[in-house]
Amino acid sequence: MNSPATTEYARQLRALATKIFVVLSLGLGLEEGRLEKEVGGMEELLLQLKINYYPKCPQPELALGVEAHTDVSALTFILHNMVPGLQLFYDGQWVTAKCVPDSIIMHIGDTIEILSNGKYKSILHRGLVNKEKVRISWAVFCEPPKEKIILKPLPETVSEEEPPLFPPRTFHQHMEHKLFRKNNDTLNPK
Ligand SMILES: O=C(O)CCC(=O)C(=O)O
Ligand SMILES: [Fe+2]
Repeated sequence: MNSPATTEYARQLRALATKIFVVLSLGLGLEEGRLEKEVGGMEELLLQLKINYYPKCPQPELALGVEAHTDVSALTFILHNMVPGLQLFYDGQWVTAKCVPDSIIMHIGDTIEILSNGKYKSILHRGLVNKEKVRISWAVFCEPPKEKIILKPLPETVSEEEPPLFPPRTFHQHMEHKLFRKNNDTLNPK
């Protein structure tokens, strides 16, 4: 879909993602353009929209909405219809995200977790159905090019005390690895 509204939304999200990459780079003690460069540059960043529709359900505890997962993306932006349902696994328990008017939710995805050697966490989350109301969420996944870059911890995030936590992989390999729940050996064939 390429209506003027979606094109404008994509433009605004790209601008926001650019700023977030700056902040996250500085947070790692890197130059401000570094993470943007390491995810392959803004021109190559693919924005994928997924619409989640959660029908209302009298017994939410018996239903599966979106099962617990982490996003493979670099960043994910989420808008929703102000019905609670997004939960994050934080401090050993599921916490329901507050619905804050005029705000956008942003997740850090696996891509940034790998590049930062786990200093930024790709949070485990899930989507629950609601007892009384239909819930809709619009998730935009900002993804690096599938084959063009190798995802691995940046040298500056690695030290003797903090060895690399993730073997190198392309984004495509990372998606396959998650999809088929392969072990790390398949990412690093000897
Ligand atoms: O519905 C939500 O708020 C989250 C959905 C989600 O995590 C996803 O689509 O990856
Ligand atoms: Fe997600």
